[in-house]
Amino acid sequence: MKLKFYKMTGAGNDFILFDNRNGKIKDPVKLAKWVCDRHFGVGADGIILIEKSKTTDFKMVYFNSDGSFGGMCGNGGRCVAKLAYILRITKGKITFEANGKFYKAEILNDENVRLYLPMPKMKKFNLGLKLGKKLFKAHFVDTGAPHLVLFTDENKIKNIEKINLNDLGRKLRFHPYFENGTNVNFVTVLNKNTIRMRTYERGVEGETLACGTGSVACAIASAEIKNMKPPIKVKATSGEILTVGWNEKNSEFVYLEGSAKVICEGNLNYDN
Ligand SMILES: N[C@H](CCC[C@H](N)C(=O)O)C(=O)O
Repeated sequence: MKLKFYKMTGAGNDFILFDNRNGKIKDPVKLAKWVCDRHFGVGADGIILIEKSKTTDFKMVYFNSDGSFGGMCGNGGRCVAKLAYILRITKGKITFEANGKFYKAEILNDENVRLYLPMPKMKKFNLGLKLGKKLFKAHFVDTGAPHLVLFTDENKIKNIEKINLNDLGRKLRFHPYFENGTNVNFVTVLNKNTIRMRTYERGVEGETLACGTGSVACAIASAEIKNMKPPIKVKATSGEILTVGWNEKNSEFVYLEGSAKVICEGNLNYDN
């Protein structure tokens, strides 16, 4: 059968999206593994299905490129909000659910979307994680996806650009402290409201060009550990800036603002 898809990018984190309100896609794990392959498929970091919801405009269902269930994805959340708007599933103010949690989004202009995520409750600062003989200082924030945050200066790393993420990132991603593994982010503070961040993503098993839930985790850790004040600008590997902000007095939600664009659309030759 022909299956309509939309290829989108959120600050360089790319996704294939499907409107699955009719339930046509029966095996999303198999579909993700195939369609995300950059040589035998379309190529992306993950897939996102728009499904029906009883309580919000729609439900977002997200799978990583290796077929694992991703829970929440911040860049993908902005993309799915924009697509729902383009397909007229919603108007400019959007509500959706993902993995049992409630999200809001706003289309700001042709380029940018603002996503509101519930303020993370699960936070653990100043962890000591051992890898062989080395002890790493790290912080953990669950922003709908699990994220480990390591500041380069706290770990005597001189140049964030030179970290071998596929080695060090991967080792921390599989650290036994985390039952279900974790995404791993390295952060350098550039100035009083900007950080540079690099992410090793679980489920993609490599560095991605940007990570939304990771940016939120890094901004929250930067406020706690480095006394930074929101809004905090996060410079991603793609070169794009994601902005993370919250109200320090009434922080029910934290927002993530950045680009979300449709690259192309087409039809897959697909059998379930
Ligand atoms: N790229 C995503 C993060 C996905 C997290 C996922 N890799 C997992 O935890 O399995 C984002 O923009 O928030």
